[in-house]
Amino acid sequence: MLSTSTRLQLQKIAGRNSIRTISQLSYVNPPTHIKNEQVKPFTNTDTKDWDLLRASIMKFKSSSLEVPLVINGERIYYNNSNRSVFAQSNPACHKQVLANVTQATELDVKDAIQAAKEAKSKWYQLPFYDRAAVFLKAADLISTKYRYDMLAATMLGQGKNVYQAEIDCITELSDFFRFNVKYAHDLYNLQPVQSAQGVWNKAEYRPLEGFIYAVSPFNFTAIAANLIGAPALMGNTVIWKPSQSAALSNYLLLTVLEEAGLPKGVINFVPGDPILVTDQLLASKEFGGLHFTGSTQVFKQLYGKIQTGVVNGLYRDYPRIVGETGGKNFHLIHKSANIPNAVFSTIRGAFEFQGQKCSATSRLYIPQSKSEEFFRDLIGTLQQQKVTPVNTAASPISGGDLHGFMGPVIHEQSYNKLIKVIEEAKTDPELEIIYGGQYDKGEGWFVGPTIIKCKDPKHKFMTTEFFGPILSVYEYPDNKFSETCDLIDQTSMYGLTGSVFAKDREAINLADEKLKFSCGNFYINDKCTGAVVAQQWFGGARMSGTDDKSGGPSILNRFVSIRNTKENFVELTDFKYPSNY
Ligand SMILES: NC(=O)c1ccc[n+]([C@@H]2O[C@H](COP(=O)([O-])OP(=O)(O)OC[C@H]3O[C@@H](n4cnc5c(N)ncnc54)[C@H](O)[C@@H]3O)[C@@H](O)[C@H]2O)c1
Ligand SMILES: N[C@@H](CCC=O)C(=O)O
Repeated sequence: MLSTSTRLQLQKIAGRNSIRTISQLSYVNPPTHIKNEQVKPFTNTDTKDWDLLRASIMKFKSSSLEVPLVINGERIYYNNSNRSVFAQSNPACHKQVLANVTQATELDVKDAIQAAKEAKSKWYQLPFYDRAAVFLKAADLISTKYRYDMLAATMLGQGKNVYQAEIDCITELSDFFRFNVKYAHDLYNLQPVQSAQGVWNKAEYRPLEGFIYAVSPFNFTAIAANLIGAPALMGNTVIWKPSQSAALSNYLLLTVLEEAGLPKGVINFVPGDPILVTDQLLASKEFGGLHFTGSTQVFKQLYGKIQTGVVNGLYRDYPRIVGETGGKNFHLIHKSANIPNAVFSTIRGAFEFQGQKCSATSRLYIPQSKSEEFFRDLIGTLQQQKVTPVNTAASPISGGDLHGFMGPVIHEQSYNKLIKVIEEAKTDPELEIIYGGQYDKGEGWFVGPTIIKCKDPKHKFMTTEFFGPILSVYEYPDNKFSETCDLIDQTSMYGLTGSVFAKDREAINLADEKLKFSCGNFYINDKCTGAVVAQQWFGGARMSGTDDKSGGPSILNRFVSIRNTKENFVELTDFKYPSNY
């Protein structure tokens, strides 16, 4: 038994020497109870949950929050400075400003690069378990103390109903933080399986050199969390450009991470003009990798800029590029399908969160013999359930109807783009709007669920991502199921998600085989949205992204650079090989 003074002395030494601390902790395992966070159902009878949620919603609605830049832990506000400000408004009630978001200048971006550089070595030299603890604690804070605030910020700012907010900013977000810890631990434990006699081989998972640039989309708070969290957990420092339309929830997330112990400078928050911020960061020698989620068009631009930087010798390394982008996801209905299941799954897949998921169902293939029954049921359900909030004050958020199924689209640009699509469909003889087509911007950016039949299966409505509640449909001859699989595979440049609905196993197998490269997430008798961390690893190939699979183990590999060490215990006594004698 060590005396107290010896123990204190040893603790002091350990505190001074991080290498020693790492070695002392190398057998610590992450908690064994890591499992998916449960979705709170928010039924009518969950009155306490509703009361707490309403209180948080009222808090954010009653005054606009000042959202600063956060560089090296320091808050920087636009007031009394030359910085401009962006007003993030409530998409369900556009006159209501939720947050005044300070916009970064070129100088701020430079400061963020410096902050990320200075914070780096201390952060990656921390034992993994200390870095992991920050994210585990943040997950617990989000699923308990800040649950209602996170929900309210995501519902108000990003136009979600409570269920969509729950599966995003609570369950998926905390799942990302917790499962990444488990996956990182597993990765660090992956070591060379062979060491010859007298040799010890080791793999060391170093962070990348330089900083990671994380660019997040508006539509998932959880995605933003993973864009910053995955690289940071692996010892990288991050410069984060959030979407202007998600600044409120994203800033709240950063404050939770800080409360959980995130050191200064590890994640630097720089909202601002996307091109100004990006160009400045990509021009830096310190740029080590991109972690992006957003549209294919923007990702291609960034990819091009990085390639040019590489060719021009701008960077120290080949920067890692990890990007998840758009989709034109399909539901393929076979004549043997259970129609009610296909109908309800399609309503959810196409219209939940107003179709603003990269995974949303946006093209549907139905056998001619089943089309009438399918759409009679689907349209009947939409009408009966009053799924359309257009022209009513009963939007899920602004009018106080928090139980609604659909809400607004994110902003005016999106609204304008979608109504242009609807107007085009009204005049194109190749297209027929069989349901919906309404929109209203009186109070918020509301576009109703809309279904459009296409005569030509290669019409641009079958290939273009609209990112709204618009479903394009093609009726195929019943005896052309196999050809329809080929058609699906060849129609769009994307490869994100897709589903087949059938009871017939031969049909399922055929689709499974023929659609192997058409999507990165394939569903059988289920909607093509709603991947769950650690259960369905998420991401697509082709023009949908680099398919590094968020929510799975492989993505963490992209944020480390392995150093292999061979230590030799047997000293040489001669230079000649046996064959030289
Ligand atoms: N595959 C996935 O996992 C996934 C997940 C969510 C969203 N998405 C895709 O994201 C898109 C919707 O999100 P969005 O509207 O926020 O996308 P977006 O591409 O407009 O914006 C994404 C991010 O890029 C930034 N950005 C925009 N223009 C830029 C430019 N020229 N240079 C640098 N940065 C720029 C934005 O400010 C934002 O932070 C859809 O295409 C959707 O499919 C994909
Ligand atoms: N991972 C989510 C989609 C995120 C894209 O926006 C899903 O599977 O529905």
